Amino acid sequence: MLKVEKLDAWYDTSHVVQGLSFEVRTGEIVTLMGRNGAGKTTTLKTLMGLISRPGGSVTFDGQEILTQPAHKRYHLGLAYVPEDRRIVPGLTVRENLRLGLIAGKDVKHEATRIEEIAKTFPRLAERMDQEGTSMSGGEQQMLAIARAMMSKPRMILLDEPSEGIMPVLVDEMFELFARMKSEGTTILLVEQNVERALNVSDRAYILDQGQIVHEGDARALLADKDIQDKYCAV
Ligand SMILES: Nc1ncnc2c1ncn2[C@@H]1O[C@H](COP(=O)(O)OP(=O)(O)OP(=O)(O)O)[C@@H](O)[C@H]1O
Repeated sequence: MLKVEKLDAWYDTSHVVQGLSFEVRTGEIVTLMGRNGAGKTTTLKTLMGLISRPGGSVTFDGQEILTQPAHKRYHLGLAYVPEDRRIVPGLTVRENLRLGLIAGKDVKHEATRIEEIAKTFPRLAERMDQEGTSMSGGEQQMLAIARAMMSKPRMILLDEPSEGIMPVLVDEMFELFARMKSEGTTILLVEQNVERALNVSDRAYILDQGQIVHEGDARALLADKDIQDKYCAV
């Protein structure tokens, strides 16, 4: 579904993503792991068109997207939840959700889509008219994911969704990812919570200093504490 070949990204002269090649197949959950600063967030931003002048190739369902603007990538069925969530202050949960609809594509299905999302995210259903930013960090993260799901993306990129969230909501969140997968959404996950992430993933790639240093089946990686200690210990 997503094929990344020799991806490069820079901040000025700093070469932070160095020739990454990896793929995410339809229906999979794939985790990108690695220490702080390894280049995970930059990789996701590059996939979404938020880093200028990248190098290499990224195809989504066979179509080159690296040269496409960010909004075109959303139209093709990719969605992204950034680390900082970007819940809009002053807007209710429902109004924040509306922002996830793609203008001209699915706005006419708004009411139905909000109902469907409310079933998947019961915590939000109870809070539709509450201001989004007044919710707990975990609930805001749920809202950010729900908003990205409004346009029914075929694939979603999630950056550190469990960061700073209380454990009970982290449990809910990982259950949610398994459910999203069973309902047909492909997921590329960036997570520091290695054990949780590997438990829901099919495969994983480990990044170190902008390069992939290891890849494998999630179960095998879960059992490989040496690799986890070497590349993922904070
Ligand atoms: N806007 C920026 N300008 C310059 N350098 C940046 C910028 N953002 C990130 N970097 C640098 O790029 C490198 C990769 O950062 P990135 O955020 O992609 O790593 P990460 O693996 O996601 O880490 P973290 O888990 O801390 O978010 C780091 O050395 C970081 O300091």
